[in-house]
Amino acid sequence: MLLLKSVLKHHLPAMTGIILLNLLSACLGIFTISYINQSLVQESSPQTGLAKLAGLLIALLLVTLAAQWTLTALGHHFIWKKRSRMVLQLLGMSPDRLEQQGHGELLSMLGPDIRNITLAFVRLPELIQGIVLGVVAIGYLGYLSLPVLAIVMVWMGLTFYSGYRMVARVYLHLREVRNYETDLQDVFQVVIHGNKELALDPARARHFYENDYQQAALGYRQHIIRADSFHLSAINWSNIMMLGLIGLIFLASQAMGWISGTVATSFSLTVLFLRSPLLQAIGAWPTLLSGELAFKKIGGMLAADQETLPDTDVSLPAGWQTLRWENLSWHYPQSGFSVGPVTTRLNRGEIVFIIGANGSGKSTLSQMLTGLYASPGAGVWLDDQPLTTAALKSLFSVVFTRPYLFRTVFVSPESEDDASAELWLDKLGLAGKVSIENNQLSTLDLSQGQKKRVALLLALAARRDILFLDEWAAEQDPQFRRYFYRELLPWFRAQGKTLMIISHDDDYFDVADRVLEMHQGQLRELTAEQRDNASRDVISQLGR
Ligand SMILES: Nc1ncnc2c1ncn2[C@@H]1O[C@H](COP(=O)(O)OP(=O)(O)OP(=O)(O)O)[C@@H](O)[C@H]1O
Repeated sequence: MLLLKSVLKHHLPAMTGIILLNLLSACLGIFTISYINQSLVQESSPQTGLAKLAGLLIALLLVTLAAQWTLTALGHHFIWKKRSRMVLQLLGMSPDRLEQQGHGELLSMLGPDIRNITLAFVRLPELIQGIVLGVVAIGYLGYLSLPVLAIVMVWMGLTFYSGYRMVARVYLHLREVRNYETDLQDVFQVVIHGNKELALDPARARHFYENDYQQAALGYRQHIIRADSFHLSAINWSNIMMLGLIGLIFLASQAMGWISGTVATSFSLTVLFLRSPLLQAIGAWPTLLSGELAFKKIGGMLAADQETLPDTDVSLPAGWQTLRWENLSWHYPQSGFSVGPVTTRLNRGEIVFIIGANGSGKSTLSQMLTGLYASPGAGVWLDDQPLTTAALKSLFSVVFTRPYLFRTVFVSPESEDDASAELWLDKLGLAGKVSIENNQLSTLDLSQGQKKRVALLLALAARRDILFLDEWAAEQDPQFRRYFYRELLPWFRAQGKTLMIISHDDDYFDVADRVLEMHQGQLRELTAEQRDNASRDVISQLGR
């Protein structure tokens, strides 16, 4: 089992201690049975017998609990480390890989998968206890009678082989359950994010419920029922076979005369003592299989990803003048759309517009320029110094078309930040609507246009040299849009910012120092004449 192997690899001393504790617990258990059956009645007085029995039981209880508690604590420690590593890996994952994995898959991983691994650890003590107890009990039974042990072993072998076949079916169905779990996560996302559209359109809601949801939910139900049925069959089968074994032991004693009645009783007591831990171990098996499946799934998805936080200590020359990209290219295998090769530059203090028709590749280009999409074979230079991807990213603050808003404004607050934030709130027309207390935004319950303004404030608070805004003004009212192009952009430049703006607002192209046009994945810079032509409807003239 991969899960168990990984625990053993990373926590060998702790696991050795736990197995030894389980061994001690098993030996104490078997010794207690032997004592009850053979020595208790021979004690000098009932009080002595009772005291010894109580001592043995207390020792057994303490050792068993210690073994189980230690394993459970180790399990939760393992889960904590695993979850932390996963979050680090996701934080370092490039956006394109994140998109490829799919949201349902990622949510399954962070939710049900981790829960299943946790449950596997909760049940692991039962499995280990069952196995260790089984081994110790076999040793004890062999000491009592080898021929009867042979019968017990054959019988138990038959029992567990058939149980194993049933559990193998459980595994198959659990794999399907895991796939349907991902589909369900996708469906839940639709329920939450498509809530308004579904609320307005009952026919679509019904169609979604009857098709998408039911397909995932029924598939899940079908396979979980089968998995549980095989699991219960395995438990009942093993239970009944154990009772049959006791009959067989007495038969060996009475009919064959292989062992005395006392030894037969010892055998039966041991089998009965074993029965419950063994059944628990079998019961724990599917939970462990689910944990194993989840562990493999996570390992498969995140194996190659780094488990460290990205480096924040990136130094850049303070007075850089030109940023240059060479041969950037990108290809989406899913849609077949390609961008590039793109070679372009950005001079410090410039305002550069990127224009182009819908779907021409502007947003894709923004991810390539800012280092979010890695282009193999490309080069980026800052004043003839080659730049690493981390250094390139550290130059940009980006407001995406659908930005995520964090409540914390400054990541490393400085003394003059309060004054800067007040000024930005005022400039962005947010004063009186949003305030900042203890470096936290007072509210995010805002209109779409206001949310975009908050996103711009957060981008300013990141204190990067270049502001990259993707169709930022699209949700702004005409008055604020005009203010943004005519006053805010020049003000940002006066504050030392370099600006790259994706825009469809052809009324304001004159604000830009340079205009770059995307057309079917290719970038070109417009000449002065083309820019003049583009004054009103550049997209219809040049793009389509
Ligand atoms: N995640 C994706 N997977 C596959 N293909 C994609 C993905 N995102 C975009 N594309 C493809 O890339 C093309 C360009 O998309 P992009 O978002 O870069 O265009 P855009 O110029 O920013 O468009 P718009 O003006 O509408 O925002 C799309 O037409 C689509 O075919």
